[in-house]
Amino acid sequence: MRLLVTGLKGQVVSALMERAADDPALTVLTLGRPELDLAAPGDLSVAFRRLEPDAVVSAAAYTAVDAAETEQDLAFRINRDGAGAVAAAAAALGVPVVHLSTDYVFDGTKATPYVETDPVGPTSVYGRSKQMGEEAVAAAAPDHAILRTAWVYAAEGKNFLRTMLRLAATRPEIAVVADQQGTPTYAPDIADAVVGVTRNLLAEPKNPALRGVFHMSGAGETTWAGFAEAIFRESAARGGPSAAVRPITTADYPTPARRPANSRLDCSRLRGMHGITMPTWTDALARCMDRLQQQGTLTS
Ligand SMILES: NC(=O)C1=CN([C@@H]2O[C@H](COP(=O)(O)OP(=O)(O)OC[C@H]3O[C@@H](n4cnc5c(N)ncnc54)[C@H](OP(=O)(O)O)[C@@H]3O)[C@@H](O)[C@H]2O)C=CC1
Ligand SMILES: Cc1cn([C@H]2C[C@H](O)[C@@H](COP(=O)(O)OP(=O)(O)O[C@H]3O[C@@H](C)C(=O)[C@@H](O)[C@H]3O)O2)c(=O)[nH]c1=O
Ligand SMILES: [Mg+2]
Repeated sequence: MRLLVTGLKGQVVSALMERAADDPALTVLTLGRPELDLAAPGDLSVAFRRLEPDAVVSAAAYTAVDAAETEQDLAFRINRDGAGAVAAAAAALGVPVVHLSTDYVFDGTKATPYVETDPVGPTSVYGRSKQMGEEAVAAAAPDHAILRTAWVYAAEGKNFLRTMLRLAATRPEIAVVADQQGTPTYAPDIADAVVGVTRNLLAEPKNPALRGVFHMSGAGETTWAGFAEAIFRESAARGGPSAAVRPITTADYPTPARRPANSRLDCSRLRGMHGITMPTWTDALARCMDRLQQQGTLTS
């Protein structure tokens, strides 16, 4: 299977490239800046056709949640218009598109995990731009799966886990919000799920049950403070940096963007339709920390 993936260095595109290196049946072709700039995409079908993909994975996005509040125009161009252009090019080639979206499309006021049919109501520019991206993808390409994931991290890249380990190197205590609930998702697990979903789409080109929106986050749930505590527990167990976590409220940690208090995603539809069960976030965290230790990059 030949997958055309947007982006070059992102967490998900990197995990897909690594997955392809281990899997002779999978080839990942990446397309990113400067050849593909989602801020000014134009018609992408010529560039896409040259790579002869079986499917397109739309993994590139503007992901700087706070910066988006002041770079609204850029966030919308990339996450709405860019995503729509990628989906339109996939449709022009007659191949399915698997598009990544986010828990931040919800307002977080629901008391239980979100299902796909719950109304969206983003509270941030990033969330709104991603919600409009979902709409643009669905309008441009009937043959699509939109996978909403959450709290993505990996051993490399810009993410909360790496931020915590960096801060712990110089601080004995870190204040972290304890009133935002959700589930961390490990990029290599996203790569596995994306490959599984894409194979299913190609195997059953006409099956509507495999298409539409799916929630795809790690199993279980925690808070950002709970995630930080687990990171430091796993790090300390491997001789890495750790710090005490002081639980605080969202009001104690003012940020430009408002984040949902409840980011939990119910992933039953992905399991029921695609037969894919995401690993628990605690298991995934242990695998990520093992990797950091093996790389020798977990130094205190
Ligand atoms: N990170 C997270 O916590 C979450 C992410 N998601 C979604 O999952 C998807 C993957 O996220 P993730 O891998 O973490 O993203 P990253 O933030 O790690 O990487 C962003 C990727 O987008 C690319 N990109 C950004 N701007 C442009 C542009 N103008 N033109 C072309 N490419 C561009 C980057 O390019 P380059 O390689 O050149 O740097 C990079 O490859 C995104 O759709 C995101 O919205 C959903 C929930 C949580
Ligand atoms: C660094 C830090 C953050 N926080 C809080 C701020 C915020 O509420 C929460 C997470 O902060 P971050 O800025 O790392 O995460 P954030 O940028 O909000 O992460 C989001 O990224 C986008 C792309 C998504 O799609 C979401 O699913 C989600 O992963 O932790 C603290 O309380 N203390 C700290 O020291
Ligand atoms: Mg291969």
